[in-house]
Amino acid sequence: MISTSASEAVHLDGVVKEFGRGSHRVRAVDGVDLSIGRGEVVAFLGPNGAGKTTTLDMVLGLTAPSAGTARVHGLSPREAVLTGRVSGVLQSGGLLRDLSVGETVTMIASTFRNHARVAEVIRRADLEGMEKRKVSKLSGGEQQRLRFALALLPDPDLLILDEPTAGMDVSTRRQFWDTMRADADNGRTVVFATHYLEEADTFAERIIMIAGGRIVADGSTAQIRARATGRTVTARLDGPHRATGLRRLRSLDGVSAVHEEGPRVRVHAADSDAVARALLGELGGSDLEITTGSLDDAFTTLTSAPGAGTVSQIPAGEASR
Ligand SMILES: Nc1ncnc2c1ncn2[C@@H]1O[C@H](COP(=O)(O)OP(=O)(O)OP(=O)(O)O)[C@@H](O)[C@H]1O
Repeated sequence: MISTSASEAVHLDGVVKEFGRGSHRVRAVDGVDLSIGRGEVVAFLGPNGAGKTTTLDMVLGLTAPSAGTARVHGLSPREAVLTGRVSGVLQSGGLLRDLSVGETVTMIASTFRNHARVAEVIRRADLEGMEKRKVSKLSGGEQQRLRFALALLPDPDLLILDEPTAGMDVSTRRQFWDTMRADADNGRTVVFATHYLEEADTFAERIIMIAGGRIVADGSTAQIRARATGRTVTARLDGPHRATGLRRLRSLDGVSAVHEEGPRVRVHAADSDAVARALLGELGGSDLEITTGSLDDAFTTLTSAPGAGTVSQIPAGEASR
């Protein structure tokens, strides 16, 4: 159990979320314990269906946990939303095509009792000069900046972004993050979900990797990068001692994942020499190959088969800044 502290922006304790009933039941989030400090910029990184959106939805009070508790600045997520402590930029929806940028921001501002100045959020979202442009005429990146402006209206302490750059090209994505970075530099806590390892690496200080509804790694970008940039060793390893061999491989220092692929094994490790020595020596393997995959390949290895690998959480002390 994680203890709640005044410096926490987000606190999740044993959070589980299930959808559906009986044989159709899906466990989207499977026991997440998490603490995010004020001012941290954190990326939730994981493949499709990992549970990122569901977790963020619980932080935004859009859905309630089936078990466990979620707190935002010590409040329930609903209270935190109602008092403007947290707001979100969601991937799509929520904009009226026939309104202009200025009309959209003014209209949403009128729904808050207290809000930041309209001109100020337009400036912060880098939309100055576009106030009269219709939403229908905005590019995907500009629409996301408008959603960002709307999320800034309550001047939240915590900003949640769910795949804010989905569908943007590389330069539009970069432009969006430049805008976001300027805002995060002012001390706002930012938590965002992404599929892109490079995006998490460039923008976040901490990466939380999620797969199968669980946190499979949590650390600074440097720690995750070191873990993700190891090498992959594959070799033929069959015969009666295969199970013992797999256990031995999983016990080696620096091994982050071990997968079986037919008669071969695939091992992701920081020290590929040690794995190669063990495989060819004591374990009697053969036909060995060592590859340095791309960052994205390594990410896939780390998140593709939770339980099959030995990916573990970086201790909380190491993960906190
Ligand atoms: N309302 C729902 N009803 C049933 N199942 C759901 C619901 N919402 C999410 N799920 C399921 O829960 C799992 C986690 O989904 P979630 O959207 O949280 O993942 P994600 O990591 O955000 O994925 P993506 O990157 O594709 O957006 C998936 O298997 C999804 O199909």
